[in-house]
Amino acid sequence: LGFTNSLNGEVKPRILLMGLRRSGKSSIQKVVFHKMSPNETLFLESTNKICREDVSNSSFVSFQIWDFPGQIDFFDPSFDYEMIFRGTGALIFVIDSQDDYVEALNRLHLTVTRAYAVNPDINFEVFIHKVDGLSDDQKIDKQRDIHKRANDDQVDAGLERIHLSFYLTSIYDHSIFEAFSKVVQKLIPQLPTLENLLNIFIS
Ligand SMILES: Nc1nc2c(ncn2[C@@H]2O[C@H](COP(=O)(O)OP(=O)(O)OP(=O)(O)O)[C@@H](O)[C@H]2O)c(=O)[nH]1
Repeated sequence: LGFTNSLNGEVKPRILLMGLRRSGKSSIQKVVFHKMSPNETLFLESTNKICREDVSNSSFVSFQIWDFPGQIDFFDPSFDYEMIFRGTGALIFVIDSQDDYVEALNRLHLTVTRAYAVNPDINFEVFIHKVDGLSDDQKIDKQRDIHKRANDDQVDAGLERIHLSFYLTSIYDHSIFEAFSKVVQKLIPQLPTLENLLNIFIS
């Protein structure tokens, strides 16, 4: 159910970062978890293999991030995507909003369809990324357009029951932290309990 047991018996939700080449996956990981400054990401090399990383900020916020190389080939027999999706809690798909996103949307659709068939419990999170430089109106238009096209693709395939969540993100402001934090919060099993306790505490 998105949780993997590591050797010491700890349970860590797994988050996948996927999207086309140069969409910004490694930058997101570096800025959010390694305090890299946004300008430094200009010099990041392209990722050629899956990079796994454990994140543990506190005893109960801990998870694993897998950064994928731009294009993964679902038909490559050496790539066991079933095993990967089976142990995944959230799949973040990054779309470069400053680029033509037709191909990204095709890729999103293929990825979601494959992943859902293996594990319908995955949270599908779409980051409409690099929205710095867009006006508020342009952001809204972009989100509306991407949302509509993505949903049309799902409906055409008879898969409208798959829920996708959308976020407007940029590494140049707090939006990427906010979006990531929402993704992580959905995966923390203790959160409802913690909320209940806090509610009791303040009432
Ligand atoms: N303007 C802008 N540029 C960004 C943002 N995020 C990433 N970039 C730039 O996008 C380029 C590609 O970023 P990467 O993080 O290497 O992209 P990637 O998806 O990991 O690429 P691959 O490893 O090739 O799959 C870099 O030059 C980043 O500086 C953003 O929010 N805004």
